[in-house]
Amino acid sequence: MSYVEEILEKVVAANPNEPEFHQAVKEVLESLKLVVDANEELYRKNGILERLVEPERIISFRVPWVDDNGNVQVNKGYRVQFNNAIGAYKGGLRFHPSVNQSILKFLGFEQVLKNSLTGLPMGGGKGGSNFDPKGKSDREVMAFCQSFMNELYKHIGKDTDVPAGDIGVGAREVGYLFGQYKRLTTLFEGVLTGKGIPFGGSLARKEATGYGLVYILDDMLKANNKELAGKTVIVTGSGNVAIYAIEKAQQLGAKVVALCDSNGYVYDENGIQLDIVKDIKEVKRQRISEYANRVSSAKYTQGKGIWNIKCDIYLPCATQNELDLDGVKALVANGCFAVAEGANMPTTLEATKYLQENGVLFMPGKASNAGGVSVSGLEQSQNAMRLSWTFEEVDEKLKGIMNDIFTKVDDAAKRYGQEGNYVAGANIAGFEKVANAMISQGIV
Ligand SMILES: NC(=O)C1=CN([C@@H]2O[C@H](COP(=O)(O)OP(=O)(O)OC[C@H]3O[C@@H](n4cnc5c(N)ncnc54)[C@H](O)[C@@H]3O)[C@@H](O)[C@H]2O)C=CC1
Ligand SMILES: O=C(O)CCC(=O)C(=O)O
Repeated sequence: MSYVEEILEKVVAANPNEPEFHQAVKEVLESLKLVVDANEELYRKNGILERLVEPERIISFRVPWVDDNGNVQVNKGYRVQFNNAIGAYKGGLRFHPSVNQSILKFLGFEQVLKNSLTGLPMGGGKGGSNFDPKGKSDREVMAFCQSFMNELYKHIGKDTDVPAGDIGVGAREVGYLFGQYKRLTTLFEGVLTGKGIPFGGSLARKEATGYGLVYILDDMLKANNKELAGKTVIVTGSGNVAIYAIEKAQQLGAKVVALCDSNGYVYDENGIQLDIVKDIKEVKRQRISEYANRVSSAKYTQGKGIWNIKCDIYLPCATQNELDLDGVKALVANGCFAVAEGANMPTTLEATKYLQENGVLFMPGKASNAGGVSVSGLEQSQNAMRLSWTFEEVDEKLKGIMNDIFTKVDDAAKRYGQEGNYVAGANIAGFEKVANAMISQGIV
């Protein structure tokens, strides 16, 4: 049995009931096979794969809070500190009812390799809670965030672990978390990223994941003699990543015709009006069905099936495993030629394989959504220097980082005879740096 097969078996046996974690590890390890085989003795001697798939630490805790009716509510809270070989743990917090250890381990594992690709000194971690901010008052969200931080503050710090946002955690939540951290520790430091601009947040962090996705999409298209301008695009989700992916795609001349939330999807043949989406989602926190009430050319459909709309480019920006085999079959049948993941692991393993086998250009999330954590890294730099760069400066650096990621991913795939396989390229390039750092630091 090969080293990779051996570890895959062990991961499944040692981590029962963690299907998302198994999936993420399988995707990575299978595409690392060529690299691992070529360096097997060194990696085995250093236990690299065994250590890569085991989080350094998982903190799990109770989060009690009081709702607006005076009732005590209790949620589960977690922080998975996965790997700090190349820098302090870094990665978002997710507040969503589906959150469990499997999901946070898959996200933390992906984050290690993603952060490596950015070229910035960041290790990987992830955290969150099964708390659902949807439908909660601002006071309830604040009470929850303060209680969450009452435990989390013991484990984080600007040089140890720096959380940020993810699903259900945006500027409002990061603000409440930061306020409580400061109150508990008396430290005003860059312990969280995605902060509000008046208290150490970076300009362009809000836009970074979506913009970065479109920058690397553009690189991938150009490298394959295609262009974004004039193309029809579907973006899934309607949260932070989706909104700013739509904004940049529209700026670069694409027509975005559909987006969704977990209840259903909206199709607007005239092109999505982003100012209306922003008002619905960022200001009023309503469902996306509201868009069809406000725009007469739009049609809302309850449930799944957004992939049945004809498009050239599909950008899944909602959540894990949202795009399955049925979805990609519909996309391919309708002539879609590129998919770039804004979300983390939105495409199932079978669906990814189908896209690649059918010649669809495919950029995996750990490369294509790395813009968010990259600007988080830049926020840390600005906080450390106690200064703020302009929007244009940060955006320019973001673009440079995404261009570099594309080059690294493309080169790594070519080095191992996998030209055009950006899944392999991203996994190899991300892994090599982390593995080398782990070897240099000894068995820790
Ligand atoms: N915010 C960030 O900077 C980054 C986020 N990501 C990933 O991007 C994805 C989206 O995150 P955000 O936009 O930040 O979250 P968000 O909370 O702002 O938005 C999430 C969106 O996805 C939709 N959604 C959730 N579950 C869904 C489902 N089952 N079907 C359809 N739609 C669904 C929600 O309705 C919402 O519109 C996640 O996978 C996250 O891990 C990745 C890198 C950075
Ligand atoms: O900005 C960050 O630190 C984390 C972003 C994130 O959670 C992700 O890349 O999935």
